[in-house]
Amino acid sequence: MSEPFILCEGLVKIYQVAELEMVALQGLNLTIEQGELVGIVGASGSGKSTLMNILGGLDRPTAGKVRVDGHDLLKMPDRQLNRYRREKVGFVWQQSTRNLVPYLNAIQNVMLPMTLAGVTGREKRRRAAELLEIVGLGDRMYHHVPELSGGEQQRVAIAVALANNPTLLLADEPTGELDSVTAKAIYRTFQMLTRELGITTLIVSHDPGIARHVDRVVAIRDGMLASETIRHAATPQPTADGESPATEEEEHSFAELVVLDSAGRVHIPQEFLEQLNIQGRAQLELTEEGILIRPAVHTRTEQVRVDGNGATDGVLKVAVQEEQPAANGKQRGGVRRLFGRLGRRKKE
Ligand SMILES: Nc1ncnc2c1ncn2[C@@H]1O[C@H](COP(=O)(O)OP(=O)(O)OP(=O)(O)O)[C@@H](O)[C@H]1O
Repeated sequence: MSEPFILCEGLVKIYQVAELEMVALQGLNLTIEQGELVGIVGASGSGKSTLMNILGGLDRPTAGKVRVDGHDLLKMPDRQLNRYRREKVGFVWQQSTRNLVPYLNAIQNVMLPMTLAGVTGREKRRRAAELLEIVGLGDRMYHHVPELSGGEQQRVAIAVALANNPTLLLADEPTGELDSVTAKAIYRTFQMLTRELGITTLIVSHDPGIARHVDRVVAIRDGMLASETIRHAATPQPTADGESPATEEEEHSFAELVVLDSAGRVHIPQEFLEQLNIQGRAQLELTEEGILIRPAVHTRTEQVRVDGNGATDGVLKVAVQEEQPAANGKQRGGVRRLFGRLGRRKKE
């Protein structure tokens, strides 16, 4: 089996801030195939930008494996990593000020990375014009950045990111400052690029509706891959009057799947653990429905006074099993006396 386009195995990133260590990624596993359009979601601070910076060659991981299109980004020497970033990766950021030079017009912005890469002459202008046509801005080439709308600026930014013909496009919140209609148009541009040019695209987003616009959404929680939502194109069901369904949403179904790593580990959402008061250990049960994870049963030893017929009076040690109370205060299952007599002290 050939290696996926992006392969992260046990990826760890630790930032050192003064005396403190900040673990941003703690053993992340991820595979992405060439030409996939993938959304990356997760709470603030979960590690999304850290992952993007590593995949884009802007930062190095602390440990683990990270390979993109056969390049080992952990072991690659600095000079090679700089080349990888310039030649293989295109970036689109949320703020247009980070993407574009405001006093240049659209086509000059797209030509700029080519100039830096040493492309000269007519070829540079031809390719820049072609890219602006591809993103639907053929009629805005000579507009300066402030003369373009937010959506148009992001489309110029996508053309800039494509200038040096990258194989990987990384977009960090590219629709964060856009209204929903404009955001949809930007997603359509990404879809077209992956379909027509075969570019692998990763989009970091806080948009809960991103699953409708990408092939797959991966959710990062606490620096680990937690779940994946896969979009299936459903066969459109005709309405009662024989019409096709009206909205995009009706044509897709979504499946959210928990991710298992190669050792069979899964990441259980913190809120589930808190709700069931599961800490440290849990009981695992194989049922007909699947695998059940329950709060662990605690065992403590209790001494029970036994009044017998004189000779058998004494103290019994009994092991008592009790489930932890749920976070809502309800006791599940109560107390069960489990084992028999563990020890008996004879009456003197
Ligand atoms: N350069 C850095 N130095 C120290 N800590 C950092 C650095 N960059 C990120 N972190 C920490 O690493 C963790 C992950 O940060 P990251 O920016 O990857 O999260 P994120 O999911 O992109 O968040 P957001 O959605 O808010 O952008 C955070 O706790 C953050 O404070």
